[in-house]
Amino acid sequence: MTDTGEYPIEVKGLRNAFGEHVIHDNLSLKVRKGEILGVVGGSGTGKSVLMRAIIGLQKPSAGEITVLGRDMMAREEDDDIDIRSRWGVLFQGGALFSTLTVGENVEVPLKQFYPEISDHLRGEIARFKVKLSGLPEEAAYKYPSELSGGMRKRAGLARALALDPELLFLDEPTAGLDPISAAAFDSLTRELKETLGLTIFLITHDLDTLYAICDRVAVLADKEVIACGTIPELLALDHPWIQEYFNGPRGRAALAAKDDLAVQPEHAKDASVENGGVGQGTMDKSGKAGK
Ligand SMILES: Nc1ncnc2c1ncn2[C@@H]1O[C@H](COP(=O)(O)OP(=O)(O)OP(=O)(O)O)[C@@H](O)[C@H]1O
Repeated sequence: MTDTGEYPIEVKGLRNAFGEHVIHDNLSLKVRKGEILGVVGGSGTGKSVLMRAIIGLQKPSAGEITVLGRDMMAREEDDDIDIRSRWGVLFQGGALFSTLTVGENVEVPLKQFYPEISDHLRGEIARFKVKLSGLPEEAAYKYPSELSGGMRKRAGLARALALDPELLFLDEPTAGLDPISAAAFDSLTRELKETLGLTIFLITHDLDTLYAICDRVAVLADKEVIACGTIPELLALDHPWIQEYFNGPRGRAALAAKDDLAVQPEHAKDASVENGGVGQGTMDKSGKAGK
């Protein structure tokens, strides 16, 4: 297995455009090993496009993307198979096959990447992943339409974990969940990160999620990552969008809720100390992330 160093995901000078519509221009970002990196930004700032570019579903027009030590811009077909088995993705909406049971959904990547595994063992692994995602084992035999929204998210997570990935990509995992289910999903995410040693790239609009489980947060605006750091580090910047986002009524409520629960991600503390209060690279007062 390739040594992925300190940063399993590195993006430099990225440009993504659809025709004349430029989504990212000179965007850079580094994701640290073992962290949950929250990715925020207004609607349409290109969070999902960034995730798709990192996992090779969107071809950038310029820049460098290195994932687990592999140059994603110059990869060969054969590399694809190996690298894609080392991450799991929970797409917005779950993206489960509606005609397959939950267990069969989890078996899809197993069949694709490990066709030699027997049917029996594949079924066992799928049921284990279903349970790991906090669902009862019986859920493996149900169709997505028979599950609640929260259970469907967990089923999508089970599929994302099918291949024991090192990286997990979560695109708005708590969107559409009631606050209790969302908090339970957050706890599960953090627990999985800690027990499985995952590095997690988490796109979210959910301020509670950011406060409760993210070690650092990357802010997308103006076609790039304008800042990346712990929430206290971001709050020290005077960028208007960041101030409005974290210091607006919802941000303050999320902070109060977090203080009530006294939840503090271990990495947030470590990261602050380790970096002398600065997240990734350096940031000037305007919030610009160092490249
Ligand atoms: N396949 C595509 N073809 C053309 N434009 C696209 C395509 N995919 C995304 N876009 C455009 O790229 C921009 C960024 O989309 P993206 O889905 O990444 O935003 P986002 O930040 O994830 O938004 P949201 O928070 O609303 O989910 C949008 O303007 C979108 O219309």
